[in-house]
Amino acid sequence: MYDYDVLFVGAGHASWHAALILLKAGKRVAFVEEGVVGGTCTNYGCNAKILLDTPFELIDGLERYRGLGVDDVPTVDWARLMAYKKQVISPLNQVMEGMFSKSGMEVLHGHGRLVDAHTVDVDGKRVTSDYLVLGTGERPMRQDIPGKELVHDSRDFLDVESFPRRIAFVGGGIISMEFASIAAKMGSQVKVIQRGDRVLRMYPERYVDRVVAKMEGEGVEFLFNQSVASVQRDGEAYLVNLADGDSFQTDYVLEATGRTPNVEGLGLEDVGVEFSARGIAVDDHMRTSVPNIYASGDCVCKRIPKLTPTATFESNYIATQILGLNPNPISYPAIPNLVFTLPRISQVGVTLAQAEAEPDEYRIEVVEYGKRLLFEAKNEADAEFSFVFDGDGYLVGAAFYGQDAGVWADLATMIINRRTTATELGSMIFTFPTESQGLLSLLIPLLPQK
Ligand SMILES: Cc1cc2nc3c(=O)[nH]c(=O)nc-3n(C[C@H](O)[C@H](O)[C@H](O)COP(=O)(O)OP(=O)(O)OC[C@H]3O[C@@H](n4cnc5c(N)ncnc54)[C@H](O)[C@@H]3O)c2cc1C
Ligand SMILES: NC(=O)c1ccc[n+]([C@@H]2O[C@H](COP(=O)([O-])OP(=O)(O)OC[C@H]3O[C@@H](n4cnc5c(N)ncnc54)[C@H](O)[C@@H]3O)[C@@H](O)[C@H]2O)c1
Repeated sequence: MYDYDVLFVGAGHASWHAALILLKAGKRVAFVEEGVVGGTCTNYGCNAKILLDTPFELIDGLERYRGLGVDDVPTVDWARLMAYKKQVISPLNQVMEGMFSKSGMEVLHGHGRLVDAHTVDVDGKRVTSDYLVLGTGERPMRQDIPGKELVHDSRDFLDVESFPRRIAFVGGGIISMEFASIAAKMGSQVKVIQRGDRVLRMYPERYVDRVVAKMEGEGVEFLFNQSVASVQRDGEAYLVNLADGDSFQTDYVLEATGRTPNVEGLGLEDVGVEFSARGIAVDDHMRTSVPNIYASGDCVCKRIPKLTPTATFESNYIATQILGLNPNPISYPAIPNLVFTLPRISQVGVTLAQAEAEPDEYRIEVVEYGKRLLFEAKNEADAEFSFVFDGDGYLVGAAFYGQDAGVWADLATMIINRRTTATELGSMIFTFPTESQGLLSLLIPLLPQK
């Protein structure tokens, strides 16, 4: 008899959604967690980020009314905002752990290492389980350069007490662009050092270019085709030495050059679980090469975006597998992506790049929402929708630029997944004038009139 029916290594979104379903189904469930319950998103990612971002989003919105009845746009007292962030976010993991224990799920604190297909070593104590689920997540990649110990990561930034007067972001991906948007609004002198010739490569170029131009207007300097050779102390500040020989002084260096799966020190090789530097290999049922061991979330080697909603989707699916409820392979619906720059960019389904490359398959319609409905678009004149339709006229992809791009992407996701027609949408009544209604009113005439 095993100690548990299902043991999760890691207690992030990849794990706890499945754990709750399995617990309800009467399974004996436990987590091994070396950090804190809730993982990256809850403690050092999405939640802290959105709490800190929101005042800047509101300020960005107010700035569009400057001189139009709004003269004094407020500024943010970062130290007090950070104190509020700590007050709200810091207790979350204890609250979650309390809920887990109360409902009968044990949290074993320590590093988990597989000993065999049914046994996990937790800091010297062995526990056994019928099934194992690996949800160990990712960690920031770090360049091995002189002065690397002076460089911070996203977790440090989300705790920074006193906002740096000058800040350098190494890498022009999602994390840097979100944090650089905040830093620009704080009035910091911001530099973004990007190895290639574009930031946010996964997002539509037409919208990324707009965000970059807006940020440049706010004083952000983008150093393209550049990388950092070393970082050194320079009195109270730091000197960033670039690969081309140039250098500049700054007060804070944040590296966000990608994230790498936590696959080392897990005993995978001892147990025969296949993995690579890109993550743990799974089949189309989320099963690893050892049949009773599943993997979920960011630690998995996968092509789909590594996000909280995808980790949650996989976790829920794994619960159905362990309970024997679903014989079908995992099938992902259209996945929306949202980058919290100011303004936001989102996309879902077939990308604009894909649609442009296959003009016989897809039709793109660009709708200048801000220009057409400025009163409704919160005075955001360049807010825009790009829709992708298939040969039958159904919506199969969309990209959005504007403050409300998250709401728009979610609506488009439902319309894409359900292959909704104009008649179906026309049979419903929506609120007016709202973030969602603007999208619906402009999209409905473009959908199949069936
Ligand atoms: C700054 C930042 C902002 C983000 N913002 C967003 C966003 O806005 N929207 C979005 O969808 N996604 C966002 N993400 C991504 C999101 O956080 C991840 O996709 C999500 O947390 C993945 O969940 P997970 O459970 O797979 O991994 P994690 O949440 O990382 O959980 C893994 C857990 O496993 C534990 N662990 C690892 N190895 C072991 C071991 N050997 N033994 C025991 N425990 C172990 C870790 O301590 C951790 O608690 C953000 C990420 C970052 C860093
Ligand atoms: N809104 C969201 O959904 C959200 C927000 C934050 C984080 N995340 C998660 O975090 C991950 C993003 O992390 P990230 O921003 O670190 O990675 P990323 O992959 O988005 O971006 C890394 C960037 O760094 C550049 N780069 C790589 N090496 C470099 C070097 N040596 N010098 C200069 N530039 C270099 C790359 O070209 C790329 O542009 C996402 O995959 C997602 O899982 C999601």
